[in-house]
Amino acid sequence: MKFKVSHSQDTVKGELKITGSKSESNRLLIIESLFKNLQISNLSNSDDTQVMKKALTSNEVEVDIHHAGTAMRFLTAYFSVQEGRETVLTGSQRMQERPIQLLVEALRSMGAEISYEKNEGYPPIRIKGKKLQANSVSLQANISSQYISALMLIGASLPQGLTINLEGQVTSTPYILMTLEMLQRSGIQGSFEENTIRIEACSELSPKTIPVESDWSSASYFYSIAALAEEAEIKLSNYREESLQGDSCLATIYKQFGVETNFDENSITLKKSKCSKPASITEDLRNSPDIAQTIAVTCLGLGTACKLTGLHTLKIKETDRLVALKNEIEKLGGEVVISNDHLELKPSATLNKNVAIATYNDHRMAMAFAPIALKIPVIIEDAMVVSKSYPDFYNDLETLKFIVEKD
Ligand SMILES: O=C(O)C1=C[C@@H](OP(=O)(O)O)[C@@H](O)[C@H](O)C1
Ligand SMILES: C=C(OP(=O)(O)O)C(=O)O
Repeated sequence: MKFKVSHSQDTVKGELKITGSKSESNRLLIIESLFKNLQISNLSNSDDTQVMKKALTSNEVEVDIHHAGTAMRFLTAYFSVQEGRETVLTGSQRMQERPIQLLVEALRSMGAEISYEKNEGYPPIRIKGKKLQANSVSLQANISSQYISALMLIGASLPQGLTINLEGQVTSTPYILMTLEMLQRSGIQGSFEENTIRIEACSELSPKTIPVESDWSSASYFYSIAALAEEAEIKLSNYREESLQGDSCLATIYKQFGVETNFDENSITLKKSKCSKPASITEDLRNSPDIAQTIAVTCLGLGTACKLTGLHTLKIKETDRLVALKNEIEKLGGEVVISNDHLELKPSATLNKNVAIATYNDHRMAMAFAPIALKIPVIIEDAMVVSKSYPDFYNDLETLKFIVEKD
């Protein structure tokens, strides 16, 4: 389904409650399933969290996690320690192109029994759950932090805990720290020093309720809206200044676009009151890859040049995000150069009209391009792709007086 998105006012005002972080939710669901006694509040209503919940309660051999990277990686480790259970873990066509080999190799070195159903190194995989006796593992840390989080999440269920030695330059580090903090808040001891992660064994947790903070990657689209509007005041809950989510760096990054973030007890207010359009910005997004598309489109809409680096993980996400960004920015008239790990956008004076943005089965392509509607009406193809992380996205746009029409 295509949506035409437009907006006819200069000022954007409103209040929204964005759903819980899918990253925090999916970690807590695994911890709850392994150790019990956790209540989770403000759980994400995203597809990725729905498929995780379903997988953890399913008794079927085949478990299909669709497009959810965290579910694929975390469940590979989880099912490896489910003694006596055999599972075939599969996903969407794209998931079958997203590599899993480093995690499978790491788990096999710990004694896990995993085989490939189709292509070596990629889902679907068949897992014969066993009691794993290993207490240490090494793996390459520069491809996806999700492999590392997956091992951390099962670490405490092993009889001697788990020491994880990280090799090479670590990528998406805040997600590893988030996993550690979620484990600690649940009552599991652990540490991350230099390149070594240690997770202590644990057999039982005492009962507690853990709240999920709302999703900062989803908040990025409202930072972009605030930056592209002439004036804006947008209140978002539930957010905290001391966030576990690396994408909370948005508050600092968007200052360059004149967007100030006021932190209240349980919410943030994004305010833009004066025209602020930097000539150019440069950002290293190694620690926050999911906001690359948002920032690139903000810059395109403002005519700001940008250089984004640290983007080496983007090609193995929901789509090759660097290629997808280049294609769609060029449709709007932008000039962009990409390499394996960076993107450079030239400042552009005008935007092309009547453009339909292709979304490549990637929620973030739809949500990153929608805010450009403040400058020019835009058509978003396969618009409901947003449900992967943020099913209420278009309703929330409407609350902010965007006009969303089925095309
Ligand atoms: O652990 C997580 O919850 C995530 C880690 C990141 O992936 P990589 O570690 O593969 O960069 C991020 O892109 C993804 O959206 C969520
Ligand atoms: C990369 C993402 O998700 P995942 O890897 O969990 O599919 C994302 O949400 O941008």
